[in-house]
Amino acid sequence: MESPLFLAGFERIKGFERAMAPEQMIEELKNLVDEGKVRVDEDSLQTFGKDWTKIHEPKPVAIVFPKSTEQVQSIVKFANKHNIGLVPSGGRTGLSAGAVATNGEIVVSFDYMNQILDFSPSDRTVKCQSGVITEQLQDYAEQQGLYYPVDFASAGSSQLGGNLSTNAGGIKVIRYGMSRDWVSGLKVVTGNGDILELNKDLEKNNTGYDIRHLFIGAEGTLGFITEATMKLTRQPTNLTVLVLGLSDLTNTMDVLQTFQQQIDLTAYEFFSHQAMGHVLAHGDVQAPFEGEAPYYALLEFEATSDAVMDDAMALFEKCVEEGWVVDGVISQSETQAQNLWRLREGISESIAPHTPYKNDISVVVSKVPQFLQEIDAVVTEHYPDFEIIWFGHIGDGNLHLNILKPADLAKEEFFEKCLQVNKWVFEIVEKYNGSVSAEHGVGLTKKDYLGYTRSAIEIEYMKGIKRVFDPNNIMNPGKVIDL
Ligand SMILES: O=C(O)CC[C@@H](O)C(=O)O
Ligand SMILES: [Zn+2]
Repeated sequence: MESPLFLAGFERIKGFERAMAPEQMIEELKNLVDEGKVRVDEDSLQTFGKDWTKIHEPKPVAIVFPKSTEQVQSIVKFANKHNIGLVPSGGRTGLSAGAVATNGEIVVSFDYMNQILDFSPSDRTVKCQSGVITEQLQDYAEQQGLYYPVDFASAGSSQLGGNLSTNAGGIKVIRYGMSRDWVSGLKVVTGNGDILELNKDLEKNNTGYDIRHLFIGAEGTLGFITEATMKLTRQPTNLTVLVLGLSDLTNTMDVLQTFQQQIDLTAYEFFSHQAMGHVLAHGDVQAPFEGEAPYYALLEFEATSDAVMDDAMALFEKCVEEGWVVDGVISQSETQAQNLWRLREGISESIAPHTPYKNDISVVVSKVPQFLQEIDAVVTEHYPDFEIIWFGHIGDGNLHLNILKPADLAKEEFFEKCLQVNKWVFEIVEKYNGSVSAEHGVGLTKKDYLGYTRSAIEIEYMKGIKRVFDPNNIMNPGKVIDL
């Protein structure tokens, strides 16, 4: 049980050794949860101590698996008593190192808090524990004849608590908004160990500060979300996907505007030819059409009638006539639609073996083409030997910029070079009044760059809020902001 790593973790906890021996503390922790729900074996520490970022070396001291809000509350009180940090862990699909434990913390995994607790057909809401997996919620909604629209490639493993803690967006934001927009109530345990029921699932409740929204996007730094009541909506009709080859990047916005004048899109995504190349090389997915284009746009809409389909065809032809679109394909069945989606949704996984350096930046939609060109010029100049992959939710002004590590370059040297260029990239983000993290959160990886998007005084207010909810800096310490 007492691996060297396990003991080393405790040494890093300021003042802890003086208070209690590690073994004794683990015994005390075990009393707070069900039998077998504290793990200290090396495999568990490595697995639950990190998310998808994989940049940092995990060094938690223990992993604890509560089953109820009350158990989470006892863990938080215990952490305050012993002055030990807690790191929340959901599906561990985060890309900003928001769920990594690098400093002798206890990881609180929500894997066993995965129950759907209640469903109200007339309110169209579903109450979930925060460890419910996104896809589990989507499937449940479908069984009720309804729809949970927040969706992303990691829906099969990401958990609701993590989605809410990063206000996850994904591929349907243009129509349905972010995770925040679907929350009618939250139960949380604050860093003080208080249980708060926020908004009582009400649609209308104008009674002052909406604390619910403070916890959404807070990455567990104010407290942990233990339950969430989520809204559902009607199921979409006949979702149809168009993939268009674009002659130039700036055309992405012309095409978007042309379609939006007549059709409510449920998605508007883009990816470069290089990005698609990785997906095609990685798995058995077909190219959308024979010809090549430097960029592609993926549009999705509800083909509710033949008239809508005719409109879409007419708009496509207009885009071709204007010279914006060089080729295109439209899905004729659900399976075809899913296959076209794979071209976009498979990108992140297909480039993962190349140890990508990730950026997730945004500006208002109208500024996208100019912004993208400026950033592209900077990264191309400074990374002449690196492969640059562009894709993202361009209809929301959100671009994913991935720089791939050349096989013969050491990881440390590669990241060092990427960090040098950050300054120029984020200066452009600042100039355009954009965001250094559009949907992946701040975690550890974007903390040093927060000042490019949030003013110094705003960050001071954020610290003030943190002090109110978590005065001992127990909850996901070191993430988003430092106290
Ligand atoms: O891997 C990335 O950079 C983005 C991942 C995800 O947000 C996506 O849009 O596919
Ligand atoms: Zn994304």
